[in-house]
Amino acid sequence: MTIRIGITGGIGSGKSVVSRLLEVMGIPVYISDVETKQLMMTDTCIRSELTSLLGKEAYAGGALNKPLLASYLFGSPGHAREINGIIHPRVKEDFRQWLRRRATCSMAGIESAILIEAGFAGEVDVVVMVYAPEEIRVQRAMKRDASSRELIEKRIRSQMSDEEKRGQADFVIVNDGETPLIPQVLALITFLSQNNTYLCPPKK
Ligand SMILES: CC(C)(COP(=O)(O)OP(=O)(O)OC[C@H]1O[C@@H](n2cnc3c(N)ncnc32)[C@H](O)[C@@H]1O)[C@@H](O)C(=O)NCCC(=O)NCCS
Ligand SMILES: Nc1ncnc2c1ncn2[C@@H]1O[C@H](COP(=O)(O)OP(=O)(O)OP(=O)(O)O)[C@@H](O)[C@H]1O
Repeated sequence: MTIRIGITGGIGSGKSVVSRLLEVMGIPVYISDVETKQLMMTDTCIRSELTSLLGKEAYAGGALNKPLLASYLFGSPGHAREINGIIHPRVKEDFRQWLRRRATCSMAGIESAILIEAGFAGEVDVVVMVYAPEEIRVQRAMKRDASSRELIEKRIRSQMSDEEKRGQADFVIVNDGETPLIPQVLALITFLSQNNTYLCPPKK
């Protein structure tokens, strides 16, 4: 049975870095941001519902209109609920299919900043939170995306707080730029391997 690892953490916390480390160790990871963007292009139901909500401009020029979607989504909690309600059920189904295709893997991961908010905690065996102090996250995201502080902070406010995430996480990986990352990831994988029987309920 595959151990399903949920990797979450706020914007700029270092989820992608942790996911890459897992992949290097041979553990496949479903990168929600990437897969979701793909689904928003290929899934006809998502396309038609987004078009009904945002108008034809949602797919201006044949591509997803990311600025329009982002300004609507991060504009208010109600808007976020509408968009998430269109997209997340389909992502959940896609993740389940992806997982079935990896049934021979002993472990597989899913990375999402909003893993818990989007209702994916029930899809995984363990939730791993990647943590970094907010100011470090803002600085990293501004540098990576050449984005403004205001925009990053708006996105942060649309996500669950670190305190809440921590309360729901089974493990916390600290990525504050000082605590070494690789030993923490190795310790996690070693622990999960050794506790495989604890994580997978015994077959009757
Ligand atoms: C709004 C979009 C177009 C912005 O695209 P862009 O390339 O500029 O940013 P990117 O996708 O890399 O997202 C950056 C970060 O924003 C945050 N974020 C994205 N979607 C959401 C959301 N629905 N709620 C809260 N935070 C979100 C995450 O921290 C994410 O890592 C894009 O994020 C999107 O389509 N979001 C809706 C789909 C979704 O919920 N994706 C999250 C994975 S399930
Ligand atoms: N320990 C670190 N030291 C220096 N830079 C780091 C560290 N961890 C991550 N970064 C850098 O910070 C930026 C954000 O990291 P990453 O993309 O992994 O975050 P994320 O949690 O996936 O963010 P998002 O939710 O926005 O996708 C990247 O440019 C990454 O290279």
